[in-house]
Amino acid sequence: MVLLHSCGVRGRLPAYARGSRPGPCVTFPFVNTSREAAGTGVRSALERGAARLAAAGIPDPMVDAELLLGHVLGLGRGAVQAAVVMDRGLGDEDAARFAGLVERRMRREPLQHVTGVAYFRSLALAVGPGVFVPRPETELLAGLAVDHLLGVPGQPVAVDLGSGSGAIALAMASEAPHARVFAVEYSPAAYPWTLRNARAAALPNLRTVFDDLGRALPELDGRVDVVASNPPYVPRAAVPHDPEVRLHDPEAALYGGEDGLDAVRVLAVRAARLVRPGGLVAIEHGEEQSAGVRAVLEGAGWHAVAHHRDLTGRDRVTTALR
Ligand SMILES: C[S@@+](CC[C@H](N)C(=O)[O-])C[C@H]1O[C@@H](n2cnc3c(N)ncnc32)[C@H](O)[C@@H]1O
Repeated sequence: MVLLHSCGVRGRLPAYARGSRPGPCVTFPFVNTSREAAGTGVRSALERGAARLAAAGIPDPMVDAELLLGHVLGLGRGAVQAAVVMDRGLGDEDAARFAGLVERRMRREPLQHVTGVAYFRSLALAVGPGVFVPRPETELLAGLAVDHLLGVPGQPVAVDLGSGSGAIALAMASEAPHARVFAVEYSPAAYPWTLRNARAAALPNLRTVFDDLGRALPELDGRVDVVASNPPYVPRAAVPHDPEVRLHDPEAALYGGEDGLDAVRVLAVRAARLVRPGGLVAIEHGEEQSAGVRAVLEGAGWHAVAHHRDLTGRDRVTTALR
């Protein structure tokens, strides 16, 4: 194996690939540096992979191809692009592994299931069958919860109801290390992922709880500063179009009854019991549900209801104060 260092042992990366910040010397492992010796190159493998993904209807085929090849090579996407620029070779074993991952993705298995990892804020979370793949829009919800916790002195308490991979809970526990955080999940298929990610993070301020969000943690009633939740909120009849979601995200993570708000109704009441006066509830929902969520929260006695937009300008999170 040849090790290629970005700091110049075997040549220098182009400026755009290095970035403007000085960083540590990064090692790029490539089985072969010669395209001829390997029989194929990174560039041609990517082009072939992206063409197959495009034919299977994958929306951003080159992005997925780069991420899948990066997964095989242990490289980030930028380093894969640098390897294309340098016209690097690809060993037969890596080429075969890449082709296998492309096959899986062609069958519309979610990219994150194929690689086994989902990135969320600063976290790399293990995901797979049985657990909801955390989405970028939920980073907004986690950010609102973290910001609130950072404004609370002492040792605030936060609860993530319906934790799945643990994305929101781990973000709160790692970004607000002075807080005590509880991750609640009741699905027997999802909870092992909550546990696995919590154990891997080894955060002393995080606890996982296997229980229903409608009754979890009664010992914390009136003592919680933030309840954050991305509950199932898809209306029963609104079956998602994308096969990645329809076939691979668990039903318990998606569907929230006829209008999608069944879980919101339960958690608005449960959170009102958990949260101390002045505390916050933050709930993710669909872009057309903000009025419905507001009505549910106000009906449960919450005040100062506010809607928050995602990067595309859609109301996706509603907060309220106790
Ligand atoms: C949309 S997923 C969100 C997962 C994770 N919080 C995230 O944002 O990626 C909803 C989660 O709530 C869980 N859930 C649904 N109903 C629940 C209940 N009654 N009690 C506890 N968890 C529940 C599901 O199993 C699923 O993991």
